[in-house]
Amino acid sequence: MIRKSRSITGKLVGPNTANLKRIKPELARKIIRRYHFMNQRKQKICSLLGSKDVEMYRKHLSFEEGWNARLNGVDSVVESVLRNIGTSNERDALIKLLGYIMKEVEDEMGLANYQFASRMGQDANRGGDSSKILVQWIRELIDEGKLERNRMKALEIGSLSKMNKISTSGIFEPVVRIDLNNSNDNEGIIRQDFMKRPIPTGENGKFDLISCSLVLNFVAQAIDRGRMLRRFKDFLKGSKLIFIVLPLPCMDNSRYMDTNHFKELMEALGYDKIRYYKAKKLCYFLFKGNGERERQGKKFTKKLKLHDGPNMNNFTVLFPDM
Ligand SMILES: C[S@@+](CC[C@H](N)C(=O)[O-])C[C@H]1O[C@@H](n2cnc3c(N)ncnc32)[C@H](O)[C@@H]1O
Repeated sequence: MIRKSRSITGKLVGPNTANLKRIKPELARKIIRRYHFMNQRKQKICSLLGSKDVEMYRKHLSFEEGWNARLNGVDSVVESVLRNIGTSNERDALIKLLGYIMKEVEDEMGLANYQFASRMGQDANRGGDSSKILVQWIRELIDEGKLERNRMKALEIGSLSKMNKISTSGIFEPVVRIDLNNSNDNEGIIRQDFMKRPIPTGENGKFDLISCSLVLNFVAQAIDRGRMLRRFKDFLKGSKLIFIVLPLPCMDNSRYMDTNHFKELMEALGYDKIRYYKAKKLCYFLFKGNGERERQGKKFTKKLKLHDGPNMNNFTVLFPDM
């Protein structure tokens, strides 16, 4: 059965709109922004409520109330409260907001729209998929004799397409593609949370490269980003390469992060930065294992103000206290 649905903006998008080949960039950006906004609000509410575990609020009447409100469409009153959440909100009101948010982010079509919009962002007409930079770098490193010409095994976290360069260049074989959600029914992408992927017991289950393009910024909490980065070591072998792509403002407009701090943080985990490229909207990193053991100073367990300014963001990565 063909399912049709309308996005939050009322436009028809998603996997079952086969004849709809593209959506306008502004709409794609709007869908992506909305999805991230709702996830940020969710995290904020959870931290105000004192638990990250949404499940414990699900049976609450207020949760149901919020859920039902969203079921009936976008509610302008709830939306305005959502934009101004603070400590003054009562517990029941927060739980209601949580229900409202969860209805939207867990909605299959909402998710499909988000992933569809993210894929549109990868469209070749708008700069192409980020892994073409990775492939170019790997070719250079092989030509410079800094990497062996052997086929490398890759893990792509947050994969939205099996047609991206990482999968088609022939450099990486096999490419294991995973994503939290595979609501677009893409073949060849395993629905899996990297944080729950079993740690390989032998070298066979490990990878020469992990690709993490626009994923770290998707992870809502700084400490969970740190956990994700720290987990990479259990999955890497050989040259231990990590390809990371982030929106540029994470590096050049954050109070708590910049390229130098990120480089130091990755060094503390045992990786050297071997390539960096700053594009108009994104920045690209390639790190390589330096053979050193992880060494964590206090420096990365607490937020450190590196810059300040009125329109700066608070993106950062923190390691759990050891
Ligand atoms: C903005 S999309 C980026 C997609 C693509 N890699 C790109 O560069 O355009 C972020 C994706 O990361 C996925 N993701 C976030 N955390 C993840 C995790 N822990 N495990 C697997 N996938 C994850 C999300 O489901 C989402 O599809």
